[in-house]
Amino acid sequence: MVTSSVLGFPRMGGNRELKKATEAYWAGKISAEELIETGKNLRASHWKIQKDAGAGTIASNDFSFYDHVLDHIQLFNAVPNRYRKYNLPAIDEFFAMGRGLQRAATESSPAVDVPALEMVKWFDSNYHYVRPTLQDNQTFSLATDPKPVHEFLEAKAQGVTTRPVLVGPVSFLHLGKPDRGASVDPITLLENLLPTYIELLTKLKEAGAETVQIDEPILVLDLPSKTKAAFKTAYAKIAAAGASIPAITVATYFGDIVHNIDVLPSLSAVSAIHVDLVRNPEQLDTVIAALAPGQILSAGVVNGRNIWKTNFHEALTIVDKAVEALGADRVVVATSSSLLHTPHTLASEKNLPAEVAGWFSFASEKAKEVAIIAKAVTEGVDSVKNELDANASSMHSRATSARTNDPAVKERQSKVTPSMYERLSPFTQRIAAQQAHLGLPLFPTTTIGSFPQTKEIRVARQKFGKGVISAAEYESFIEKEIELVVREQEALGLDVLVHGEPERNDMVQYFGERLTGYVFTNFGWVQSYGSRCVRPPIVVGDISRPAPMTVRESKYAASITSKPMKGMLTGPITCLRWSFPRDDVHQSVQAEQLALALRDEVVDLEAAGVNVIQVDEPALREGLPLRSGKERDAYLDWAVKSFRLATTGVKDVTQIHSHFCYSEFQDFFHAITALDADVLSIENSKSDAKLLKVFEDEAYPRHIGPGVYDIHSPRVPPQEEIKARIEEMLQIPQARAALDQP
Ligand code: MET
Ligand SMILES: [Zn+2]
Repeated sequence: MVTSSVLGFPRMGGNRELKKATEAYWAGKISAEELIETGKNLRASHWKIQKDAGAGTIASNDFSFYDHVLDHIQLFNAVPNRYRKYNLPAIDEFFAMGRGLQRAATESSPAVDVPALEMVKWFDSNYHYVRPTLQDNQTFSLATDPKPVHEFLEAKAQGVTTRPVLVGPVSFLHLGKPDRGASVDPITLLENLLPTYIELLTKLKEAGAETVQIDEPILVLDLPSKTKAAFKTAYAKIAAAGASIPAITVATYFGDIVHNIDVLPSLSAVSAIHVDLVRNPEQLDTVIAALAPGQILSAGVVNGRNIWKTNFHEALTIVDKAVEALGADRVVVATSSSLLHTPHTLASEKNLPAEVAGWFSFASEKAKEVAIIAKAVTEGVDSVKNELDANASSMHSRATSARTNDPAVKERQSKVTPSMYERLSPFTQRIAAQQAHLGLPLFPTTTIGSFPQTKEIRVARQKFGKGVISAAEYESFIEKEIELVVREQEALGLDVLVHGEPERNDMVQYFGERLTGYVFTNFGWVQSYGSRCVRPPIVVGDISRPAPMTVRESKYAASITSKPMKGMLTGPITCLRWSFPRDDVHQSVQAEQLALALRDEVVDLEAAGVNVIQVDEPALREGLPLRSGKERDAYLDWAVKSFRLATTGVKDVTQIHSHFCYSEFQDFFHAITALDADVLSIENSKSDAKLLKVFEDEAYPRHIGPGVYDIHSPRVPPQEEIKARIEEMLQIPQARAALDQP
């Protein structure tokens, strides 16, 4: 019999109950007990949803109050002493690591002042995990009342036998880093970690767990040979524990494991291997051939990273093939990854256009999908005939909808010519025209764009949304906000002004609402980090721009000052990455459509007298495929092309800026250069000066705007500090050379 499994469920709850409770706890409005109770209720409800959906294997320990990697830091007592020394209650120590803690002394406790641990992106998703930060001679031990055991028993008491999920020992270390001042290579700590790991597995077995899911997602990355060797050490030790630990499923996702297939023999003692067959269906044959005798394949065929309904026909083709090779008892139908990256349920969405609502599946619906597919294989397609028919007609409706196919957009894409990727003149000529036109000083100053979204702004937007105030009233409110921002910048003596973006609800949604091809949810929240959630708009069809999107505000702003005004747009890659993209056409096609829409906007801004235009691409880097090589080159090729298509429609005199919130360009600097932006605004307030060395090494030929004021921190940097940062930057010969130009 083919069974089904869900690798993990979103934590927030249908109404973001977890966000609300954690933030209330941080604000001192609810007690730790109340917060813990909320967590317990959410877990119970999530297990029930999956059970009712018919999912066979349901995860536990997928829940977290902040981040699951952070859970493991505490679980293995790998808490740096700067947190531990305060002897905080476990939950407070946990949040202190996640988000830092600053607390004045009281009668009973000393003052606490400790920054957060580093947080970084989880593979190529928009979820962020807390990085294990390890010491030389790091020791590990098991926390009291280990969370995975606790939550397993909690589910069991509710009548659900779950499969606890753990971050694997090799991935845990590989994803970590040495603490400041330490020089340890994390993977060398494996021998120290394994006894704790095995102790935990033993406790899970004693609690009644028959299986555990051990996530080793790093198997999809390019790995150094010592990390590959670590799998052998780790899983030999784990196998030696024999019957005193549960059966193990090793899970990989977000890529294929073909390039690491030689690691599989090291995993021969585990009972199942999970692979992502949504991203990489072509790995199926290689993985099947590499399985140990009797080993089970967990086939990830329901996408954990998007909101699209699974194509049952395609999923069944893959699963049938696996069953044919291995037999029904050795195949499990699973989600491709945890459903953490999908919203809670489609059932809450009441405002989606009727036609498109049937195209989606959120987490709760995806749990049903794995069950249906497994049933179709086990009992035959007739046993789920209605579901399969409904699915096929939904696929058909989407493929043939006028919403997904706009012939005018396709026509325009077919007419893109090579010259549309090129500015009229090379940079040296352009910059001369721009300098003559803009008349800027030697070190022009500017900001990245948005001024605070005040309560007043939000209230006005809400009133406008509800029809309490008219469009004209809202527009004049926005104009007043713009004027305040402009006067403020004039008073400060800034050189290139911005309008402050008061009209934008979000840097992607705002554009999505003005383009065809997008739809929006009311509750489609996805955890980004800690209590922070994002609600990505959904690209459902071909994208076009019926009318200008930002010209009104930028033109108004330019009209009330004699200083140059900078127009502000979100770039094609960022619009795409921070949305749920379509899965029926390649992302490069969607990026090109966005680029053409933005190209029109750029040209319209120029025509309106806006001669500095910033096209933000903060998401360019996160789209970078996880492994170097062909796939990464292909991505950079279409990403760069889409940026150029969006920005090259202007005259020499118009200065194109781009902005990135980071300056880690080492792996793909050639692409940054290839953007051909006149000015590149990058992060330079926190970043290591050595990151900027790449500009020197690669002889970057254009202008740079080093961001010297950290906008994420409430701290006001002293002038001297800013000056020192700029002087550091001037050590780069290219920067010096730029100064010598007229
Ligand atoms: C995340 S990058 C943000 C850029 C945008 N122009 C802003 O200032 O909000
Ligand atoms: Zn930014």
